[in-house]
Amino acid sequence: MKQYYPMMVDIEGMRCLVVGGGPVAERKVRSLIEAGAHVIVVSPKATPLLTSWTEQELIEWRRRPYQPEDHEGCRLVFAATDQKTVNARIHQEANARGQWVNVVDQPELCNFMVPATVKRGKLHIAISTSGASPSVAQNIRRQLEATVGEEYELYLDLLQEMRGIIQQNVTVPKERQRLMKELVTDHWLEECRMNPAQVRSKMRKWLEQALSAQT
Ligand SMILES: C[C@@]1(CC(=O)O)c2cc3[nH]c(cc4nc(cc5[nH]c(cc(n2)[C@H]1CCC(=O)O)[C@@](C)(CC(=O)O)[C@@H]5CCC(=O)O)C(CC(=O)O)=C4CCC(=O)O)c(CCC(=O)O)c3CC(=O)O
Ligand SMILES: NC(=O)C1=CN([C@@H]2O[C@H](COP(=O)(O)OP(=O)(O)OC[C@H]3O[C@@H](n4cnc5c(N)ncnc54)[C@H](O)[C@@H]3O)[C@@H](O)[C@H]2O)C=CC1
Repeated sequence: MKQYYPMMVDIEGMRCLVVGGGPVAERKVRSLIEAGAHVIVVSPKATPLLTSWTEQELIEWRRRPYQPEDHEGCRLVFAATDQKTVNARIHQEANARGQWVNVVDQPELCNFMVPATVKRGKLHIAISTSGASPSVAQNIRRQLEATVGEEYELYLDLLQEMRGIIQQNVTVPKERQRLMKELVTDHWLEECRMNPAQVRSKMRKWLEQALSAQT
């Protein structure tokens, strides 16, 4: 069995080509926009949302059939038409150019796949079934959405802030790690859920005391 390698990729400002303008292309484009990519859609037709994103200048839409020149300057390529042969040609051209390519109707041609995701601020959970069943990935995404609460956004913002303070003030690595781990408890997560307005000052106070106990 093929083993895929998961990674979080920074695609801000990156030119990404999406060929096709149906619901599947739209789903891929949505997540590309969220990640700040420069999206180029090539398709004679487009969904109302893709059309509206074009009007808002969130994407560039080339309203015509695909041509090989569309690949120029792109790092990521999505072949999302309903034409198997067109998608296979896009795959071939992308491969020849050394681009990363996702082919929506032929998993075996993909050198990357798109996972289902849950996002809570900086927490980003990705779920993949290695192409076996996208519906299972979707179901697990829904289950996680119901159990991983919105409080994670605040929780992670605060942990990042406290981590910075700890890194600045504690030089002994073992001590730094001990303090960071002490902050990662259900207690603080619960505080974020129940007392979002007060939790930051409580956490800072706790940390100040812990830091002063060090010296
Ligand atoms: C290989 C992969 C390539 C890729 O697209 O990257 C791929 C391929 C194919 N999908 C197909 C069908 C469906 N895909 C979805 C939904 C999603 N598909 C996504 C990813 C992936 N789909 C990649 C593998 C991911 C993995 O498993 O790890 C998700 C997770 C992410 C996203 O697209 O953003 C998103 C859910 C997002 C969410 O809700 O959170 C639904 C459900 C629906 O639309 O409601 C259906 C119909 C039901 C079903 O078939 O299960 C078909 C068959 C076409 C046919 O034969 O008719 C193929 C081609 C094939 O398998 O041959
Ligand atoms: N990977 C995934 O998540 C999923 C993949 N699929 C597959 O994805 C394919 C696309 O699905 P939908 O978006 O629902 O199809 P759709 O039929 O709604 O859209 C196809 C789009 O491709 C465009 N197109 C056709 N020929 C083109 C060309 N030569 N150049 C540029 N654009 C061209 C059409 O104008 C249309 O906008 C399906 O055929 C299906 O096999 C389906 C469900 C999920």
